[in-house]
Amino acid sequence: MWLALEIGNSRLHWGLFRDKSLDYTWDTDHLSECQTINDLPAELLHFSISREVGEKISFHTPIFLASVVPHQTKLWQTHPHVRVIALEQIPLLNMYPTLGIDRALALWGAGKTWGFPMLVIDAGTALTFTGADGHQSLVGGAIMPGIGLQFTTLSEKTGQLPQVKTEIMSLPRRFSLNTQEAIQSGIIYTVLAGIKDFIAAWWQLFPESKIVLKGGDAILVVRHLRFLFPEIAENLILEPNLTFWGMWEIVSLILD
Ligand SMILES: Nc1ncnc2c1ncn2[C@@H]1O[C@H](COP(=O)(O)OP(=O)(O)O)[C@@H](O)[C@H]1O
Ligand SMILES: CC(C)(COP(=O)(O)O)[C@@H](O)C(=O)NCCC(=O)O
Ligand SMILES: [K+]
Repeated sequence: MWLALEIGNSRLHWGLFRDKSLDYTWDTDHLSECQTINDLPAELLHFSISREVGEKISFHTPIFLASVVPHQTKLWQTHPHVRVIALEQIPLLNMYPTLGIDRALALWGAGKTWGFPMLVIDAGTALTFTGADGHQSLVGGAIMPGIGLQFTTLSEKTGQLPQVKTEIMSLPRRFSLNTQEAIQSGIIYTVLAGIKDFIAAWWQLFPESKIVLKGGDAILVVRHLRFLFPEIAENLILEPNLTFWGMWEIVSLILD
């Protein structure tokens, strides 16, 4: 039994693996600077998971860590049973040294599960596209501010724009007559158009490629894509646990 911990820029993503199966997943907040690893096992690990699962996890349960937040990595590295997964451990070809480990793992997990070529779209804190060709070689990708970040920066960096709800259940009017809806319109329609354009460009290069979507805003993105571009949406695979599948591929080699 081992724990997968993916540290993203918004939160911690946990997965509990037993044998080959991912038994449970849950999210928690980042560790605050004043917390030490000794405060940890009880409160943090068991936060938002059932008592039954919590009881299976102990301080000695190995934690495999993939982080894109260096100061969080530092805090977790003081834990005696944490092992950090590094880019060099991922067999993907043509990676560049500063590639995010989350992007590499998600792409590797997706390719191993559904085959290469593969494009992964991660609608997380940042919204990223990461693709590999049929030789399991990184073609490259793109990074833009994620949906939540776009809403937040707009309100934080302007004098009178409000913080608007990110969860847009139904699509706003594209041409809006109020501020809140105008912000929602601007962000959601350009994000969806951007995603559509990146997918079209990828399919030009790799017409047979599968595309997998993950991240905190993935469900929202797919819901709206279904409405606006159904022919694209029906060809997307939604897999929130993609990074964990990538970690499983790497960790099972280590544990064997
Ligand atoms: N319960 C939640 N907590 C935080 N963010 C959430 C939640 N539900 C949806 N989101 C959305 O998910 C985004 C973060 O995606 P996520 O994949 O969790 O981030 P990361 O892996 O970068 O930490 C936020 O910007 C927000 O728009
Ligand atoms: C692009 C990211 C910020 C995405 O992080 P996330 O939204 O998942 O928290 C992260 O993968 C990262 O820091 N990457 C390093 C730069 C790169 O991948 O080229
Ligand atoms: K991520």
